[in-house]
Amino acid sequence: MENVFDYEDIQLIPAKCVVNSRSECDTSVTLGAHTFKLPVVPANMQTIIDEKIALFLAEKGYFYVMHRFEPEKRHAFIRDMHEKGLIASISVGVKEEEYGFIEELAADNLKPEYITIDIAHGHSNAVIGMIQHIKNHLPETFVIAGNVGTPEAVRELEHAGADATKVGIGPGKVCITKIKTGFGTGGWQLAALRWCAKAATKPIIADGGIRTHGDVAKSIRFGATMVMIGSLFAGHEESPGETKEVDGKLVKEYFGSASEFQKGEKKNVEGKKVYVDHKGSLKDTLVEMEQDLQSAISYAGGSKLDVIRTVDYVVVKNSIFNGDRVY
Ligand SMILES: NC(=O)C1=CN([C@@H]2O[C@H](COP(=O)(O)OP(=O)(O)OC[C@H]3O[C@@H](n4cnc5c(N)ncnc54)[C@H](OP(=O)(O)O)[C@@H]3O)[C@@H](O)[C@H]2O)C=CC1
Ligand SMILES: Nc1nc2c(ncn2[C@@H]2O[C@H](COP(=O)(O)O)[C@@H](O)[C@H]2O)c(=O)[nH]1
Repeated sequence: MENVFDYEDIQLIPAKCVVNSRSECDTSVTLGAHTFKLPVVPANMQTIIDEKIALFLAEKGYFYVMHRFEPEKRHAFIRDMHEKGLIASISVGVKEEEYGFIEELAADNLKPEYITIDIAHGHSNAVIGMIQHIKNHLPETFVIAGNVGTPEAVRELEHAGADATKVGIGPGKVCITKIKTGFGTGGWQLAALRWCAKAATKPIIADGGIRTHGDVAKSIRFGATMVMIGSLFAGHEESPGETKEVDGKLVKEYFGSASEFQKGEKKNVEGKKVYVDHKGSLKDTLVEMEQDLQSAISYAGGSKLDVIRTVDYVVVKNSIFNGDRVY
């Protein structure tokens, strides 16, 4: 791979504005059979989403993916969402019991609209087997498979039947995969996204490493249909997890799904726990994200999200912050 770069190394180049107000710009995106308000989805992690947040997001027209760390609740969750006329979007792993779970859903005629296969190293026979199993038993369900970081992986998972692939091995804020194993897309996630997107024939979800709202637009430019974000959604009033006061300031926990804290044991740990500043309401962050993306669309010279996909860009190598803090 030549010329790798990451989010902070890139600036998109403005084109002539065609709207009179940013409010005219439409940030909606279609994934599978549904259209959502934003091309952004909170990470399927236990300190980022719970049933209450999932319900809020679904009711307001945002995409969501429920985590898989309380597997016994998934049946009731799907049923509850469907009773409310909302989409059900859940996560699964690849262990033996997950095969049985998919069969039970089919037997009970409980068909989630979206299933995300949530595995660290998604380019594997285990994930290919699970894609095929879901497609056999729940053929109408939209399957998102990941995580991967190469074009070969994208092609293989698409070929196995995945409807979308999730790209990002190790760029996450609470990830230590890159440090503990030496592998991943950490530090060049945006270039890896471009590399994978060139091979993809179906949507890609860019996962991890988003640190500013502008990074959402950059992900779209480099081939993402949707962006999964953990850290920017951590620490809200509504976020699950412990809140505490440190030096008179409120902070909230954010831990990795492969952290010792999540696993309850020190085995194959590839994640850590951090405390992030308390950020106020999730609703306000979503509104700000939408406004920032509307503004990005206007700078791209159009009124729809797709216009961002073709804007010019320059590589500015680590200089866009100019020594400033983000906020
Ligand atoms: N996006 C990312 O960069 C990363 C994300 N994560 C997150 O952490 C969580 C836990 O992930 P994961 O450990 O995959 O899930 P699980 O702990 O559920 O493991 C799933 C299965 O895959 C096997 N497995 C896991 N990693 C490997 C590997 N490198 N090689 C061969 N087999 C493997 C496990 O066996 P065994 O444990 O015996 O090896 C287990 O049977 C997920 O939510 C995932 O998204 C974790 C790391 C990186
Ligand atoms: N290597 C690890 N990656 C993890 C772990 N838990 C979650 N994740 C990934 O991070 C993103 C969120 O990244 P962020 O930069 O937006 O905070 C998430 O969607 C997972 O793909 C982990 O324990 N280890």
